Amino acid sequence: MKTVMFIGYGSMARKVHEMLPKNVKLSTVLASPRSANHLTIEMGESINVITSVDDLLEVPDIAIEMAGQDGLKEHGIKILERNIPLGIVSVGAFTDEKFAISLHDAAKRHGVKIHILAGAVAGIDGINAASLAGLSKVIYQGRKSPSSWKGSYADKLIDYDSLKKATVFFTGTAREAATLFPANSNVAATIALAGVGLDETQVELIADPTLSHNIHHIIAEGIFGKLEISITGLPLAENPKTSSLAAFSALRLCHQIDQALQI
Ligand SMILES: NC(=O)C1=CN([C@@H]2O[C@H](COP(=O)(O)OP(=O)(O)OC[C@H]3O[C@@H](n4cnc5c(N)ncnc54)[C@H](O)[C@@H]3O)[C@@H](O)[C@H]2O)C=CC1
Ligand SMILES: O=C([O-])CC(=O)C(=O)O
Repeated sequence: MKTVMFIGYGSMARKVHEMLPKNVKLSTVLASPRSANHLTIEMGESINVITSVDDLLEVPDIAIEMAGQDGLKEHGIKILERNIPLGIVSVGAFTDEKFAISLHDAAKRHGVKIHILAGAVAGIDGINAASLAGLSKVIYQGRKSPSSWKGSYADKLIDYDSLKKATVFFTGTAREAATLFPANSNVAATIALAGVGLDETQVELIADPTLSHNIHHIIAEGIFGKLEISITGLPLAENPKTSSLAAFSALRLCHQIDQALQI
């Protein structure tokens, strides 16, 4: 039996837990102090609920961060320092250069891998391979329903009541997008890290009142030719900001723990 630890136990982590393969067990949840008590009761005795890496009782085969950019910043380095490989979905934290360097250094020092998960998008492998030969342009367009943007910095940019059609409310770099929209634009950072970087990846964000799903559109051009990918992602029922594919990409990492053949 392999073991996994989740950092954060919100909508995405719950979905991954529900679908874990039979040979992988959730051994530990690293929760925020606010939710630790009720999670301890909910989880029962077989899963340790802790609020600090220092309290870890059993070292898992892998840890997966699903706690948001601040949660990753709080716990990521300590996880690597315990020699635990780390899967990451809150990739926008890499916009903080100092943190990104410290995280990378910790992984190298302790000989463990950081897995940047593809999350809600596809094509990261192709973009990354293409970047080795040279990319001239990468554009990411994120289109979601107004309810998916509510509660973010978009509240300052969108007049939700008068929104009748698809409206571009942000254009900028992946660095800006992933910083301003930490719960919605981690994919912009992922695409950027795979391709031309946080400052060269162009991002357009759209609120579309006709949508009930999340559309991610990626265009990349370079020596290899041109790639264009569009994903119509169904959001998780519990969180319209998060596409279900993001949870399945974390689930994929759980499957990979014990796979000799990886695809
Ligand atoms: N790469 C990608 O494609 C995507 C990445 N994300 C990232 O995944 C994160 C999780 O998504 P959801 O589960 O939908 O969000 P959520 O808001 O439902 O769950 C986040 C959970 O993390 C917990 N948390 C917050 N701070 C923490 C800390 N310091 N330590 C431990 N736990 C902490 C919260 O209590 C909550 O239970 C998002 O915040 C976002 O950063 C989300 C969607 C797609
Ligand atoms: O799940 C999505 O649609 C993308 C998302 O929220 C993110 O990149 O943070």
